[in-house]
This record gives sequence, C-alpha cells and structure tokens, in this order.
Amino acid sequence: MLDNIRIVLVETFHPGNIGAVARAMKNMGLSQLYLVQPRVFPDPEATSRAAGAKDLLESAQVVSCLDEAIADCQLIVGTSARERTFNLPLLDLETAATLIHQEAHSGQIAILFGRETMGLNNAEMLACNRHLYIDANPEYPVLNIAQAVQLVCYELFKTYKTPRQASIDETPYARQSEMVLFYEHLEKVLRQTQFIIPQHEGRVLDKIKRYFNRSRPERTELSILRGILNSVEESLERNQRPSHSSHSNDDQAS
Ligand SMILES: C[S@@+](CC[C@H](N)C(=O)[O-])C[C@H]1O[C@@H](n2cnc3c(N)ncnc32)[C@H](O)[C@@H]1O
Repeated sequence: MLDNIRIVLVETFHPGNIGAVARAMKNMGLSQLYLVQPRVFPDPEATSRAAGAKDLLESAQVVSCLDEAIADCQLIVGTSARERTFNLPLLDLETAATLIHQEAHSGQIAILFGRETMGLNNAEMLACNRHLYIDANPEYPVLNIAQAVQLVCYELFKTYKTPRQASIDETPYARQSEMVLFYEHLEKVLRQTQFIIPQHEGRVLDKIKRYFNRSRPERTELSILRGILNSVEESLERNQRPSHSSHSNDDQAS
C-alpha cells in the first residue's frame, strides 16, 4: 500500500532538503519520490543528507512538469502552511492518512510539497483534490519541507501499521490525465457555445476545475460528462450545416 503513495517535491531549491526528504521517507517505509524541476540534482549535499536512503535518490523520477508527476494518480493532496488560502477541503494529518490509506489499495496517490520560498502556487493547488495542513503554532506554522514530509510519512506509517478505519475505498475515481482531457474538452465546448468569450474570460474555468477536483468524479461519471459534451458538439455541428429540407423546398419553388 505504501508503494502506491508518492511524494512529489516541486522545484525544490536546496539539494540537502531533497536528501533529507529521501531519508524521512525511507525511515517510514515510503519509496516513491518524484522531483519536479529540482534546481540542482543530483548533488553531493543531497547524497550526504540522505544517509542510508541513497537508493531512493537513485530511483527518484525527475520530471519537467507537475502534470508528468501526477498524470496516473486518482487522489492528489497538496500540502501548504497557508491554512485558508485555497478553498479546497482541508484535511489534518490523521484524516489525510486515513483517506490515503483507504484509497492506496486500489490507486496511485500523490502528496505535493512546495518550494522552500513560496510553497505551491495557485495553479498547482488547483490540480489537487484536497489540502493538507499540518497543525502548528499559528504564529509560525511553516515547517522545513523535510520536516513536513517526515510528519506526513510518520502518520501514513502509523495508519498502515494500525489502520484506524478498516473500510477500503475501491471506487474507480478518474485519473488526473483523464481530468485534464475532460477540462480541455469542456473548455473547447464552452468557447463554441460562447459561454466563455475571449473579451470576458473571467475565472470560470478555474472555478469549474476546483468544483470537479473537489467532488472527484468516478470514471463512469466522467465518461457520461464527456458524452454530454460530445452531444453538444454534434448538435452545434448539425445547426451549423445548411439543412437538407430547405434545399429541397428551394428546388420545388424553382
Ligand atoms: C518552507 S515551506 C514553504 C513556505 C512558503 N513560504 C509558503 O508560504 O507556502 C515548504 C513546504 O513545506 C510544506 N509545509 C510546511 N509547513 C506546512 C504546514 N504547516 N502544513 C502543511 N505543509 C507544510 C509545504 O509543502 C510547503 O510548500
């Protein structure tokens, strides 16, 4: 189950932090490390801070964008010390570990950690289904990234060893790559119907994404939504085609 959980570090600045994250993960039995555009990697500082977890650094997946790291995931949890900024369902450590435990039996889960300086940006949090906030001193709740990873992995390890809730969720939720295709399709149709017009784009697409990421459609529900979009497109096409009957009326008139 822990093998289906990946830790994703986005644009980590200090290689020493990457090493410390690898060590924190291995201590708690996690092994899937994804690095989105790390500033420097590999690096001797990362290797030295990883200590006995060098194997995790060697097997780490280095990718060029966040989408690559999460495409096959069904649950994406963004971590941030900014407690109320993102308008996503907020989880504490215990609740997050229980949810992840329930789903990791049947699908891939990603937990995202942001840059040391500015965390995850709005677009990255928009790709998430849930926001995990580690409860801390409200006057200074910002943990070092490796310490944040340590706490999350510890909670996952504890839940794995003694599950608080026996029920396993095997709902086939849509994967991130399927959601991306759906958003592209939806945007295309909303432009065709002129629900979105270039002069007044507003933030409707972001709001729609947040809504769907929050509600997490199942794969079958997503294919119904895609079917609805296809039918709208077909109907638009039919209405744009010159109709057959008006031709024959013209013929009769002449
Ligand atoms: C040093 S913090 C980044 C702080 C950044 N100034 C910000 O405002 O988000 C690096 C990362 O550690 C994680 N982190 C730190 N404290 C956290 C907390 N209390 N709850 C959840 N994640 C936290 C987040 O992933 C964060 O992006």
